[in-house]
Amino acid sequence: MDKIEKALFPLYEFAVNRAGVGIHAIDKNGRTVIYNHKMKAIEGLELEEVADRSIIELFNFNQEESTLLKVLQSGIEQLNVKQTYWNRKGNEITTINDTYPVFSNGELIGAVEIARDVTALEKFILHPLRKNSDPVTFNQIIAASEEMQAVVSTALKASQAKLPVLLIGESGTGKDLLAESIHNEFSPVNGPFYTLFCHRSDESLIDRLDEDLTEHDAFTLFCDRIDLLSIPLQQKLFSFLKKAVQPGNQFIASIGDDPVELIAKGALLKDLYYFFASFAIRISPLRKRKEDILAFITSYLAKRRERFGSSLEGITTEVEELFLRYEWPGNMRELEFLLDEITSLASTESVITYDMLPLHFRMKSNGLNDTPLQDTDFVVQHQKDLLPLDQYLKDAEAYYLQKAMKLHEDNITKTAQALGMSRQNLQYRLRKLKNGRGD
Ligand SMILES: Nc1ncnc2c1ncn2[C@@H]1O[C@H](COP(=O)(O)OP(=O)(O)OP(=O)(O)O)[C@@H](O)[C@H]1O
Repeated sequence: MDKIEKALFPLYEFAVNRAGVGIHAIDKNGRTVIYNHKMKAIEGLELEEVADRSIIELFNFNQEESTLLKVLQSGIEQLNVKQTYWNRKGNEITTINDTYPVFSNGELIGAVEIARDVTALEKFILHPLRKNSDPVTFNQIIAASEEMQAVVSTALKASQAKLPVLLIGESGTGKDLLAESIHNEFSPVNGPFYTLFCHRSDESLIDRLDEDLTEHDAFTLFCDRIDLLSIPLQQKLFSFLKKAVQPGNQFIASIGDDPVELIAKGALLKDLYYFFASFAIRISPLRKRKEDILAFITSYLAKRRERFGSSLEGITTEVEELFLRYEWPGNMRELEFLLDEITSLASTESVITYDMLPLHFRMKSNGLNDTPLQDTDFVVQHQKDLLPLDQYLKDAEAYYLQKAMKLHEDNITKTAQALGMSRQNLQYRLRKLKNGRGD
């Protein structure tokens, strides 16, 4: 880099990090080289998790679904591509991306993606609860597990007491569903049900609450994910709520994490927490109440048969075992999306077999039933099916790291040194291995 370019670098860096759109650039090997602050906010990742890591590892999608990799392979730009996926923290993200190949002296040197976050807008327009126009009630909630039965029973009490409710649970665990069921359980039925999608809400949206809600005698306001509002906006919301408390008005909020932790790390205003916490209802992640997985599938397939005449009645034991082992970072929403995908492609089948699972899910769940890898697993033979390259590379990485750790008697510092990587990078990769070798 010559002198002038070096002097400009801090300016470029500043501009990239202050940009209101997410920017992600990869080099020709798929390694992340630019990942700005906005992208980090959109995808919920830390910088150390991204550095020196290939894009396939970072997200739960495969090459076919990653526009960056597609553009890198084709050298052709792709504009206005919508992507919905779950990031490593289990958050569902929808972005609209413009992705460009970058050439230097006629040679392809990488690709850059500019992402606009439309998660909030997407939810607003395509809110899953509005999929069918029937009012949502407790009958629609699958509660085969004891945990979920306790949740429903507390929610019923909350609807009778008509006190503010705080729903605590990861994304996709059914908080919206519960909020609307509580509202529809009120007797006499409350006025309108409003949802404030706090996911990157702005000031004007909270101002609009004043205009839109105060004209009703009674209403239910559901503040979806208040922990995603900035603290100044939480204060603004709290001021509005204090004014709006009147007999007949019902307030429900949701958060995605433990309130004590959220308050401690400055993500949740204590006042707002106390306002809603008369009834605090914790919904466990799906991986901790696995009975609900099969119950949901049975109910989903029954509805599908009734509404669309589908012939699917169940899943094979192999798929059942896989589903019960999988962690479901996107919880029930992820399971529902997966079933939507499978059933929309099914024709006359009566059971869902492993082959009917979409490739991205098979790749994600790959490795859940593996025994430790052997060196012979990496030998290419005529009679053996070839693995997709990135799966092979992942397996090879797992094997290599395990061997390297053993060689250095599990000493992280020495192993990292020997492998020419930082301790953090090695720790991250080992953690990933421990959580399932998949992706
Ligand atoms: N116990 C359940 N029974 C039936 N359907 C469920 C259940 N839990 C979740 N769902 C379905 O899963 C999808 C996601 O649920 P919902 O939107 O209520 O999750 P959420 O916790 O509010 O997510 P977020 O925090 O991302 O807003 C919805 O389509 C919902 O109907």
